[in-house]
Amino acid sequence: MNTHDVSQVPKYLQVLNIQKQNLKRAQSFKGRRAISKKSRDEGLRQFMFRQMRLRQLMNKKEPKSSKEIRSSFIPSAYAPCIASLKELSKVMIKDLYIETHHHGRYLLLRTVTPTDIMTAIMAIVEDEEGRVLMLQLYNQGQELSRAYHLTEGTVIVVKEPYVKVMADGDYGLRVDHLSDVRFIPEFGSLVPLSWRKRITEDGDFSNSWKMRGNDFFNQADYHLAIESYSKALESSPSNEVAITIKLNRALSFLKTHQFDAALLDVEEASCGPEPSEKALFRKAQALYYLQRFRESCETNKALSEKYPENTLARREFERASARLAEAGIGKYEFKRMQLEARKRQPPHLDRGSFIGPVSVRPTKSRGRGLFTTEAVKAGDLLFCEKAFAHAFHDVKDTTRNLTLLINAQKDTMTLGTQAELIESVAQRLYRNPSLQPTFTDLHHGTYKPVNIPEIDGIPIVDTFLVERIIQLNCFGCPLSSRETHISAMTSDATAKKDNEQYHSCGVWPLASYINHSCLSNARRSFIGDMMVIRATKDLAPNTEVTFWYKSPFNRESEGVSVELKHWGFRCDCIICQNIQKTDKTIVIKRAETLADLERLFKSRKSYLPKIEETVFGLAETYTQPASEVPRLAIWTPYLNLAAAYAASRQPRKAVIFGLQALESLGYVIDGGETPHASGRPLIVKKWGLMIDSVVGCWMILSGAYHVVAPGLEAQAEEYARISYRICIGEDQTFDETYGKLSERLDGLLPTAK
Ligand SMILES: C[S@@+](CC[C@H](N)C(=O)[O-])C[C@H]1O[C@@H](n2cnc3c(N)ncnc32)[C@H](O)[C@@H]1O
Repeated sequence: MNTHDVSQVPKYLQVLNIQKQNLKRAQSFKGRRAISKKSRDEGLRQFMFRQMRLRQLMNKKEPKSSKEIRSSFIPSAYAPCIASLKELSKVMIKDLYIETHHHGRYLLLRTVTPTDIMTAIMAIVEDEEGRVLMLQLYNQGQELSRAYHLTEGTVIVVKEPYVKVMADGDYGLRVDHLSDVRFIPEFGSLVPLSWRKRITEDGDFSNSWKMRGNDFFNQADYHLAIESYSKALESSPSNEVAITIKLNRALSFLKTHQFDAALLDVEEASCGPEPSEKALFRKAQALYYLQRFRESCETNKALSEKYPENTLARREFERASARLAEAGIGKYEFKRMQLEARKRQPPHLDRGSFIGPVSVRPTKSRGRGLFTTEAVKAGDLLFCEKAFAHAFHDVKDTTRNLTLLINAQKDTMTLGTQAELIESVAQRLYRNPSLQPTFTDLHHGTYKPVNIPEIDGIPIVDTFLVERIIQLNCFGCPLSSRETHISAMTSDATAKKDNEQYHSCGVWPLASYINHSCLSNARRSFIGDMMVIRATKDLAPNTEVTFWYKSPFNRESEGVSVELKHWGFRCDCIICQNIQKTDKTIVIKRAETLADLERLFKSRKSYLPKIEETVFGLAETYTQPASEVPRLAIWTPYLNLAAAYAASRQPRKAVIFGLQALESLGYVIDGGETPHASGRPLIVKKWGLMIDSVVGCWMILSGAYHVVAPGLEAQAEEYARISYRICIGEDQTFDETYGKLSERLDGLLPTAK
């Protein structure tokens, strides 16, 4: 939804076709032995040369062209290894076959080069016989090459290895699932003697491992610190020492965002009658980052009561209480959030999710959907959700590459940050398995995932399930909807962008249960990584909430309904049904009239009554009432007429066409016509479709009423405010954005702020 789909763009189609040819060629090698075409020395030399070149380029710090694009290919899905390492037998590089998953086998390897970061983390590895291959680790996190895991000499186990033909025609190991690779610390029992560096062990094993852990921690080498503390715990320390080690390990887990494991350690360390200050503090932190704000609050409260001098605990208590309030009643400081979104890089806001009067339930024919649990009014907040994961692309930052994510099996390509999002979700689930159900429950079509949560105490995350869920549930998003609105409304371009495609994207699990309808009754907006969903109409209890996966605008003049093949269904709403039924001659007439109108509006000499007449001609191509089937193609001409009459100081005409414009979107409005009988209120009896320019339309009406029916000015502005709240997510910035500062009469904004 709103991601940058380039599946039909010719220059990218070329890349897709080359990839398909490569895949076909690779298949012709299937089953041959994976003996590298290069000698060990040649392979190493080339790798190091490439590294040197990259370093030189980086040192030059030349700004990259914003058009620089990396490609990332999604291979055919394969399941993560679900066998225990004990059940696998060792295989050597010389016994591997190309394009083959070596089930029941594992490789023991050691890196012989530093790492290289492309779309994967790469290094050359050798086995115990000294044969080498390129290793490509996907979704492992860029930090991997910096952390202890993958420095030169790191020992690695690859479970059920898969050898593929790489882009340069040589062979390499590709690992997609995080749990298919294990990093073995130098002191691990799997490390062969010949690879082992000498370890001096003191008499008191647990204490010396603990000390080593502390040293690693102080060097910010948290993964090795965790390994050392775990070794210390294996060496049967006393109860007291075990508690200290667990607390230290918990802190290392917190540093590496493994909040589940941190929580487990502190809970075990604080099971006695008197949990320590450190234990309580770390527990509150772990709970906070797992978004368990109530428990975090309670723990912080207990901590503050017991240790009143701990000011940090008090601050943390206040922070968790603020999240709890947001989550409980949906009270947000939206204005501040807008500011934070602009300042933070990436715009990740520290806020809690609020779930309002909605719940997930089965639908008759669309799988699960989201329903209202009570009556709501247009503009009401249904929920405000913090992203489960969010990948941000700063349009102003020309040094960061975009990634072209290519799925040759499904013939789809997106440009942006989806590859980053897949990695970020896989990492989050791997580090915090308690979050898995929230994500894996999302719609994943026909994909059949493995259902084993962990093996050998290590969580299993199926990367291809993550990829599939992201394909079907990910939302492209701007930095903020306010920013998009301002840029749309300050541009004089009359056609507002309603099918915007964004390079940033994210996953919002609750929003993912909302099904599509062109006759939507809810709208999503963004403030940084928070998604705000508001009702666009008054809704009765138990109404299914729907929004647009793709905007239906510009469809009826083309005679085709909205294209939703990517999600595997066709929309059967009344707008789409009507498009299907519309005669071809009418479609052609509409398209021609719209082209005429565009010309007339552009021409400075155009006479407004002539435009009016042409618009009426367009209106005649519709047969059903707009209150039943919105007339999407006529919205912009009516709105432009209203704006043109407002600008030429003909307020009565501006009112007529402003109201017609809204009615074309399905609104039923009472009391808006002029001359206006004093005291009669302006009432929206039925809300229609909501798009950004509806706010401007109400502002045109408000300005026009100021002259011809002053009693309605404030009421029209109130409807503008509600519409703004729906499109932007909040109305705390309405006055700043529109306010009385605007001297324009045509509904556009004077300046971008
Ligand atoms: C993001 S999920 C929405 C939630 C989904 N219904 C579920 O059960 O989890 C998208 C999928 O929902 C279904 N869907 C959404 N809107 C639909 C519609 N208007 N008609 C039929 N199926 C729809 C399609 O299967 C689509 O791939």
